[in-house]
Amino acid sequence: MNILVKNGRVVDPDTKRDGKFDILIKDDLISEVSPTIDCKADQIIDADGCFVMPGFIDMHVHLRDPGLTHKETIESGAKAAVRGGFTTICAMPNTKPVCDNAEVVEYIKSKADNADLCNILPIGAITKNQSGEELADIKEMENAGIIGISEDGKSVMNSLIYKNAMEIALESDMLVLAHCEDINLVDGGVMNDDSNAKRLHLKGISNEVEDIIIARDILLSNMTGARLHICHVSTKSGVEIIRFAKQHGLKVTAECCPHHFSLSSNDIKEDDANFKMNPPLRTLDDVNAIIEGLRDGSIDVISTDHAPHHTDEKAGGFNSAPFGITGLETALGVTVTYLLDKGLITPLEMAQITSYNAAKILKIDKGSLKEGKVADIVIFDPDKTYTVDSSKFASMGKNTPYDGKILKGEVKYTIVSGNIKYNSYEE
Ligand SMILES: NC(=O)N[C@@H](CC(=O)O)C(=O)O
Ligand SMILES: [Zn+2]
Ligand SMILES: [Zn+2]
Repeated sequence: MNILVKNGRVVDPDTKRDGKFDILIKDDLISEVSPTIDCKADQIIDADGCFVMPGFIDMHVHLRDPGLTHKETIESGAKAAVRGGFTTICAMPNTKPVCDNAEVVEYIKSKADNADLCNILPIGAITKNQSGEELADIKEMENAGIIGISEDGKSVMNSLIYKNAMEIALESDMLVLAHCEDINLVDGGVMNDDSNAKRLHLKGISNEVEDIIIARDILLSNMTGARLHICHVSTKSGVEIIRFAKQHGLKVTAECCPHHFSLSSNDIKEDDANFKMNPPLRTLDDVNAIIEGLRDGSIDVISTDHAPHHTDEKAGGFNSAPFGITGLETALGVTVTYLLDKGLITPLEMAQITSYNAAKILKIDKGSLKEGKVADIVIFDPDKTYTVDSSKFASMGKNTPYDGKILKGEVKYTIVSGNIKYNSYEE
């Protein structure tokens, strides 16, 4: 099967290409990239007016399968991923049972194979059942194919247990992905601790809840030598700590989520749990610091922290609803609208923070449009404006703060290993 992608603006950080090129895909590989290619192909895609970038890589997705399939399944999550332009996603381990052993890793891999939509890379839990008490069998999960370890959903509060986990991770240079939250200091908070929390009569979560653990985890990574990736950074001081650590050459990388650079707690007009996530929407000061962090490389990647929940679970408002929002199908629109369209990042920088950098951190041979590489490609129209309608999401999770909002930037095609897995014209 050959696909010829013509007339698109190819943006590829690996070759530093940014311009009009045609791309010929032969079977699963990129076979040629040239200003003009005229040859026979099984399918020709006219990408005029569109960007052609390495398929997006999401380092942080909650697929809810096994066990929580009323929220999302591996198949529905994978459909949402390709609809959002993602060709590779990492699956967080807070499922039921928790992904803390080889059997669950195998289950996720086989479900991913059956879905046959995008690459799904499982992440293993750090402690058994995420209880924070006893280390999971990290080696066993590594042999089964995990890409990293994380206790996402909560922190490993016991520093000794975390240190031991990092020492095991170091043996194979495995990535440790850190959800940074001092579980005791949260003290029942449900949104950012500021004047908006007072207005809504809701209990606040301070920046320190996050910052204390960011600092501790960086210190533990420095102590052990393990590679640390800070998840969903949301605070100004968090960015500053990470920047400081990087300036000192520490092995730390970081991600931020689209909602943390596009929304602040000012956007929470009423007690609507579609605005409830962890970490919470912070102040405008924090939002600007996140954008600055992305621009200066303190933050390496955008990840969605796609956290689908059932509509009924979100209905009760901030005090009773679970934390988390869906993100796979709005990430591109939010990134184009709030960063690219405003000129805050260039197209090449966008491809870096949505794909190329994640591939480097995960040590996978992706995130590139170089000849000979696997054809994982997203084609999107940066000028297409539309109103977000969560009822149309492929994800089972309709819990988004962007419903009814106007966004710019729409995925047209998602190609995974040379196969078209999403085509907007066939919706
Ligand atoms: N982000 C969230 O608000 N929720 C996540 C857990 C997490 O990423 O911390 C979830 O699994 O629902
Ligand atoms: Zn988390
Ligand atoms: Zn998460």
